[in-house]
Amino acid sequence: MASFEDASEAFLAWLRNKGVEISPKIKLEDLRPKNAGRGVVAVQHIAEHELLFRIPRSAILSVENSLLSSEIPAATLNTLGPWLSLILVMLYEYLNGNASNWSAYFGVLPTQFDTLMFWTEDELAELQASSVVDKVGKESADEMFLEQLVPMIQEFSELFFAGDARAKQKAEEMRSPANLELMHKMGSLIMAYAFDIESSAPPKNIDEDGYASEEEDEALPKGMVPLADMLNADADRCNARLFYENQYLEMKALKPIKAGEEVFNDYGPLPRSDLLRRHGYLTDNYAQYDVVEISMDLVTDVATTAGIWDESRLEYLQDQEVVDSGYDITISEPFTLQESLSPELVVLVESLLLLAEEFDRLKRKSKLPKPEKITSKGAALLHSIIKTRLSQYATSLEDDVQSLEAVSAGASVTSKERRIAMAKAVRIGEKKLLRQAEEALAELIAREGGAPKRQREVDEEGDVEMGGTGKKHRA
Ligand SMILES: C[S@@+](CC[C@H](N)C(=O)[O-])C[C@H]1O[C@@H](n2cnc3c(N)ncnc32)[C@H](O)[C@@H]1O
Repeated sequence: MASFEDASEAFLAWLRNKGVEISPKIKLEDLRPKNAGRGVVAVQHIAEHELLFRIPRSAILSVENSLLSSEIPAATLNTLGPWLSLILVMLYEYLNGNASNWSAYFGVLPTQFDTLMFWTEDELAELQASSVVDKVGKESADEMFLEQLVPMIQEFSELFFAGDARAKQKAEEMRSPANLELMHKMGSLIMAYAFDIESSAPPKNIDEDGYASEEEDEALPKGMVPLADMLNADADRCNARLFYENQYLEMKALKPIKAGEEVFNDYGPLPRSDLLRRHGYLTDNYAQYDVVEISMDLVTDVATTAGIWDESRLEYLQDQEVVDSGYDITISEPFTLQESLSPELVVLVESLLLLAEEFDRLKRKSKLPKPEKITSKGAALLHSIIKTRLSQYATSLEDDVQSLEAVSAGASVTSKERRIAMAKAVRIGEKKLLRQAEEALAELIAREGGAPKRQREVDEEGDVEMGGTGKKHRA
């Protein structure tokens, strides 16, 4: 196997060969000492809007560009959807080894991952009650591979393993655990590296602001864009972006970048739990996007214990799109319940607490309690939900904070120790949010709980008025 440096050199030579233009002001850097693989760094000052590199569309590893798509009818490949069809094509190209057009590119793509898909059971257990554990989806991905991908490989085995006398047998062997693992690796590469490739033809449905419709955006094919995917990210430190031109994709600076600074892309406002799930790393800069999820099951349990669970109310709330599988608590600075609690969670809890005639009156008018003000009974129920949620974690916030070692791994830190430290940082973030919500609710109860107040005021339209602090709904 080529050394790290040799693989980088071969990749850069391959890029030049493919017609990729690269500014002399940047270089591909070995960032392994920072546990960040390869990255792109400025070697000279770069001005805002300056071109960093230009990639011909033909260099993208995509379904469209793969030889496989000239052999298998597009309509057949499309039945797999953007995700699975790209996995199929990547498997094909990867298994083709040196014969693939993208072999030098595969030489710099990782084969080992720290994403949650590849964590052991005991490493995942370090995330304790974080809801991210349920989102890993290994079994459902295995099922898709076995039920959709392998049958397609079998159907086209003579093309997939062209020229191999054992083609049929090899296609059958794709069911093996080792090959399923390979499919997961391709899937993980797509999750962490691929771009949604905007077409060179303008989208058909453009709104007044010049954006494609959401449906059109969702249907965008995925593609692996060499070099563009060598950019790391660190939350709001993004300083470059990929622009989609007719023949080329262009990476441009969004702001001036000083010599020595890293060029960062934007992976989106991911909470650290999702950053870990999708990318297998985390930095403190992502803490601002942390969330903790309150599952609907937990709300159901606590409301049932409190004797206020009511299925018929749930039906109405479902129609009103209040019911979800879970509700997020997000960061706010300074922390306020209005900013941080999911408005739907507040509406759900307040609806369950309404007197029957109040609920019926709202229902007749197709209205809901307003989420802006939490009643003292609502606060008590929410407090109980939050306390129960906190108790789902095996250790306390204080224990975790005490034992947290630095997440950024030094040379002596093993991969396992690093994973455990990252898991701890995620669960600390979630527990802090729960603790803040718990304290704010306790304060609210103490403030409003004493005097026997009107439970709620009813406005002139008969709508339930629960205050009016101008609560913002999260996007
Ligand atoms: C699009 S690739 C970027 C190139 C990657 N560093 C490489 O060597 O192939 C995304 C992956 O890079 C790593 N990464 C990105 N940003 C990082 C950062 N700020 N710190 C550590 N690793 C990072 C994560 O493993 C992530 O899944």
